[in-house]
Amino acid sequence: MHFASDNTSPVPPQVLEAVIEANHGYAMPYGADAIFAEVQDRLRRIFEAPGAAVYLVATGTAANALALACLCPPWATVFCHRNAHVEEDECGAPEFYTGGSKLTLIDGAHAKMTAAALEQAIGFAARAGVHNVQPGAVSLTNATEAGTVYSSAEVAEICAVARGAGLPVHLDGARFANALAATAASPAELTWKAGVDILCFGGTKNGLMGAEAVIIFDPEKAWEFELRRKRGGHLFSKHRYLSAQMAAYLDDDLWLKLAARANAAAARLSAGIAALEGARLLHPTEANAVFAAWPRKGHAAAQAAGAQYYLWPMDQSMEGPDDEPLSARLVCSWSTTDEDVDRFLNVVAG
Ligand SMILES: Cc1ncc(COP(=O)(O)O)c(C=O)c1O
Ligand SMILES: C[C@H](O)[C@H](N)C(=O)O
Repeated sequence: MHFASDNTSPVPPQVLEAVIEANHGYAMPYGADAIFAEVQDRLRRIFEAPGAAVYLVATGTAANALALACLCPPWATVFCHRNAHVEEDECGAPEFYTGGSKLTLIDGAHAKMTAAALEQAIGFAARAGVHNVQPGAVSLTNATEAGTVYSSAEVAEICAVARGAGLPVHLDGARFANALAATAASPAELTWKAGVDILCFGGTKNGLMGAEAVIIFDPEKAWEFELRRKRGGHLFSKHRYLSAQMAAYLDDDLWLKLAARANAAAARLSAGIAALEGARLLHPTEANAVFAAWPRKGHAAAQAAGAQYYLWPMDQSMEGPDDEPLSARLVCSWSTTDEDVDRFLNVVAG
């Protein structure tokens, strides 16, 4: 019953086998390995973007911060949701790698910003000329930090506002596969065709050991990204081990299959929790995470049974009335089974 994060999941056997397979003999370093050339071509085909620049880094934070550094100058601000990972969970990496850009936080239900809220925030930011940070870029997360998903139409609406203000758009796609599995859109429709300039295409949450692709749809920015990546210490010398993970991920649409499994587990878990006495969902379950509240006694039973998950916010106390609802985040991964879900529901139901 592991629901703390999809970061806690094991690595699919196919991925480990691919890394072992790549471990024979010698391979050129720093991205010159043969596997990576294949990965670049495959991602360009998947995204219908033959001119896109593709790079691999090991963490989502590195991908986000380096991508934003290519899009937003130090005297400007990145517009993002108040609960965006780049705001709440990257320890200032975006501000560090951009050389000091600010983040302008935008509210919105279920961790999603609206085009109208973005337009208002941009207008306010541009109000006083040299005395204010300038509008610099827009950052979206899909699937979001609340387990919700932007449709391609919603992404396009937000990108249209950004474009109208001359701003580029970054997409934190740590869980892009989960978002795509939840929509009928194509990878291109959910990114560059909607107006996204740089996609951080996540692999780690969705099963990889540690590999994220940065897909830059405007190759003009490619060389700057390469320089920033090296200068930031994120260029892998033994790059073939990142490439092997990503190649296995793309093989036979494994990335989509893993995401679909995680999303299906979350849908099962969400329906089960919603049916529990005194329980309620806090956000729609659209990808692989469930946000819900239920009575403290259910949490006590789950924790006594060894369930792993976070109260969300984490600072809620387990001391107090049995029937008082406490809220939690439950994240399903490719490895979450129906048995895990059903056992958890039975324990919480008491
Ligand atoms: C939405 C989102 N973006 C980015 C990241 C950053 O990934 P990492 O922890 O690998 O730096 C995470 C982490 O899980 C995340 O949940
Ligand atoms: C929030 C934390 O940083 C991690 N991205 C997770 O989703 O578990």
